[in-house]
Amino acid sequence: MEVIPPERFPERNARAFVDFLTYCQEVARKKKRPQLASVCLRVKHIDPLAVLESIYEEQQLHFYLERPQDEEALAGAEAVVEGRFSGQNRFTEVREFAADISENTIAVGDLGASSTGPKFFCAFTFEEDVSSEEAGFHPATVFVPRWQVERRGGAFYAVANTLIAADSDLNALAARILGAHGKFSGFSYSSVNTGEPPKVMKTTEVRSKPFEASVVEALESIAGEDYEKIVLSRAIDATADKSFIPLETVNRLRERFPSCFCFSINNGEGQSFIGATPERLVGCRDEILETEALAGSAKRGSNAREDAQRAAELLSSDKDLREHRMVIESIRQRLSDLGIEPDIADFPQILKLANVQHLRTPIQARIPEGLHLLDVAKALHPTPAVGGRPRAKAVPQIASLEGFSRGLFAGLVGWFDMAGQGDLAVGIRSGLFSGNVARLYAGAGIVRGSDPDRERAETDMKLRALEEAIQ
Ligand SMILES: C=C(O[C@H]1C=CC=C(C(=O)O)[C@@H]1O)C(=O)O
Repeated sequence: MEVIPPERFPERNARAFVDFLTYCQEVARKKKRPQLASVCLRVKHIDPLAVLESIYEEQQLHFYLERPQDEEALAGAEAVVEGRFSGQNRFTEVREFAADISENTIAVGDLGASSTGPKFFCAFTFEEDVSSEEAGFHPATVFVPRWQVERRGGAFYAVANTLIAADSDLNALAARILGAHGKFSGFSYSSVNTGEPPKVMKTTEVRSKPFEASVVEALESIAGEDYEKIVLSRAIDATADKSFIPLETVNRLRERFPSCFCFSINNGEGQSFIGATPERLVGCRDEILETEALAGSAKRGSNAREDAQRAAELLSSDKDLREHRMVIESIRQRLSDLGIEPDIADFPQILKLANVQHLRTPIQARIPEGLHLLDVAKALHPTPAVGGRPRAKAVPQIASLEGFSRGLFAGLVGWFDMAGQGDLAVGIRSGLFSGNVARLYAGAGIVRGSDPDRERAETDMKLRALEEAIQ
């Protein structure tokens, strides 16, 4: 990406934008291909989720991700460039697609702070090959939005992206960029009342056999040493009396789960995948890579003593610690295969969410030169926190034990910028919304010593948070 220094375009008026676009057009002519022109301007306080809600159109791709406790949020919609990929090379193909766009991007504006400017939004389904009819999404989706708003701590930005070809009408495009920035710098949120919230009329479990029977079958395979761990999930279809409003559900989730990555991605055909996940597969900032092992769960207590007691039991539960260590070992091995020796905390911590507490071990490393966030994602996905161990033995058994396609559940949702910084969250505690049907998912890790009833109770507890947020 070429960044134009602000002193070359000190003004923010139509004339300056036309000059910038004229430069982009000259480059487009020279290189004989369109250039992505990106204008990033600092704006006043803005809430990316509320902006998205205000201008939401179900026939447009959109993306939103926020971890409220970090005071970082971003949203964008309408693809300027987009790619869809499938198969085992999907991560590499997304990386190559993005590298090609980055080489043909010219950005201007308030780009001083780390990670401001145009971004790629992306989502990867759990399975590398799944039909988009079944999953709602392709195995890999990546796009750069036409507009993007962003919060980074106390600063807020609006980014307008447009493609400039040799014959583009620059005056019209400059007016459009100016208009978009004018709109975001004094944004007026829609005040349309969405009326009574939808009411869930029925819920149906989506599976071919009872969850407990699948757990028993998995325990037999574990006893027979076919594999050590497998994560099995449930899906339930909640049908309402009218269409769900997924972005309102996301808002409820972000209020309740401020330490989670809250997200929404719309496929441009009226289906949205949303959720609030505590798990980050990989984040990259300033050459530091962050990942984590998250596995092992317990209920929250109803008072401080009971809560602490449950945390203490979780920290000394042989079954949960084994389940957790398998995730650490797998991540360590896969990072080491990439030439990365990570710093892994000696002991798991307790991560407390509103409805559940988990064992969590933070993992950090310096990212070697030339290695992209997507290379790390390709190596790590799926970790045994959502797949199994050994991966090659356990993961192929998941589909038949669960009886449905996971789609984006336990897949990845996130963003990366043109310098390779970004975040990919694991799409758990989530649901796929299509009109008045919401398919909600929750899973649990099965190892030797797992009890089918307790695993069901764990998935019930995880599902309840979503069921409460949808209506
Ligand atoms: C697969 C899920 O959770 C994973 C992440 C944290 C704890 C887990 C567990 O204790 O089983 C799971 O491995 C889910 O919530 O759907």
